[in-house]
Amino acid sequence: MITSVSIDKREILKHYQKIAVDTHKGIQGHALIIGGSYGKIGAVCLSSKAALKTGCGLVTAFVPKCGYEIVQTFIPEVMVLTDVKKKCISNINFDFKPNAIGIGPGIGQDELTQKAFLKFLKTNETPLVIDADGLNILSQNKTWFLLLQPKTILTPHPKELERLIGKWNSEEEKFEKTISFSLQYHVIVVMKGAPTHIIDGETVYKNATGNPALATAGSGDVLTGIITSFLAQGYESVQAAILGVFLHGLTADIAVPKTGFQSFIASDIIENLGEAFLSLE
Ligand SMILES: NC(=O)C1=CN([C@@H]2O[C@H](COP(=O)(O)OP(=O)(O)OC[C@H]3O[C@@H](n4cnc5c(N)ncnc54)[C@H](OP(=O)(O)O)[C@@H]3O)[C@@H](O)[C@H]2O)[C@@H](O)CC1
Ligand SMILES: Nc1ncnc2c1ncn2[C@@H]1O[C@H](COP(=O)(O)OP(=O)(O)O)[C@@H](O)[C@H]1O
Ligand SMILES: [Mg+2]
Repeated sequence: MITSVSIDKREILKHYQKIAVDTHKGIQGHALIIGGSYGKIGAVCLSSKAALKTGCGLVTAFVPKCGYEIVQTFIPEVMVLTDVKKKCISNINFDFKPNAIGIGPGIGQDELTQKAFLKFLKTNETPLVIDADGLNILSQNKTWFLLLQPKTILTPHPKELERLIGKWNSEEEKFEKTISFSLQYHVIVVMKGAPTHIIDGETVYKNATGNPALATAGSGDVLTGIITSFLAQGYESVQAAILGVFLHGLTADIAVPKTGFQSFIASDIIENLGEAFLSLE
């Protein structure tokens, strides 16, 4: 039986964790963001910065070599690891244990990257968010769905969702297909849109925040960083997704009276996270 839940402030406050006075960066979670390719390193910059700006203690970005100076310069607080290849990721290799991983923003679909992604999925046991080209690679290799750990979070926009589950003929059918997909592979699907819905098996959460200002490049990349950050901080997968989607939308609601719809860009989501958090206190 399908359960529908509205995500509003009251629902958020049921699970929202305040920061402990004696916390330190070592226990605030270490997020790893894997992505980027030549011309799309910005996606990782945005994800990584968003992860730090949502309370994660440490953030490492894994990018192709061409991304090294870009990420270091854009956000010096983020640590950077690089692939052996210059323009795309070919072998995902890191020597620490992150608390959560976000993979896909700007990663591209090069054959080498697809192979690296498969190798990663075969061994990964860390809580995971998959977005953007990570989803597109999965859609091209549907047998890999079976490699996903339970509670993996997928964050498709409508086109990425269609590539994952196939076309639908009505809104009702879109939900039926997404729920079946979530049940079959035990994954959480963040169906991005206006509004965004989060599907966790037969439970459908409908978000109440956000507006068309979010229809701007990199807005989803920021969301990936935020959700990965909450996963790294120890939130249950579905709670990380819900809190992430709610705060992401709230930043746009807070900012629009100052920016208007048109001048709002993905970096403004990150800029307004502080006010969004304060509104929960
Ligand atoms: N600065 C950077 O480095 C940035 C890097 N980025 C990276 O680029 C990579 C490609 O990602 P992408 O999403 O741009 O391409 P893609 O998957 O082909 O989807 C585009 C098509 O999908 C559709 N569509 C989308 N939204 C929809 C909606 N709400 N409602 C309905 N339809 C919707 C729409 O299709 P149409 O309607 O035109 O048929 C549109 O043409 C990815 O790795 C990403 O991380 C970007 O994040 C940008 C900033
Ligand atoms: N009209 C809208 N109203 C509310 N939210 C929107 C609207 N358009 C886009 N969004 C949100 O913006 C984000 C766009 O994500 P995505 O398409 O992946 O962007 P990108 O790949 O450029 O980072 C999603 O969270 C989506 O819900
Ligand atoms: Mg996207």
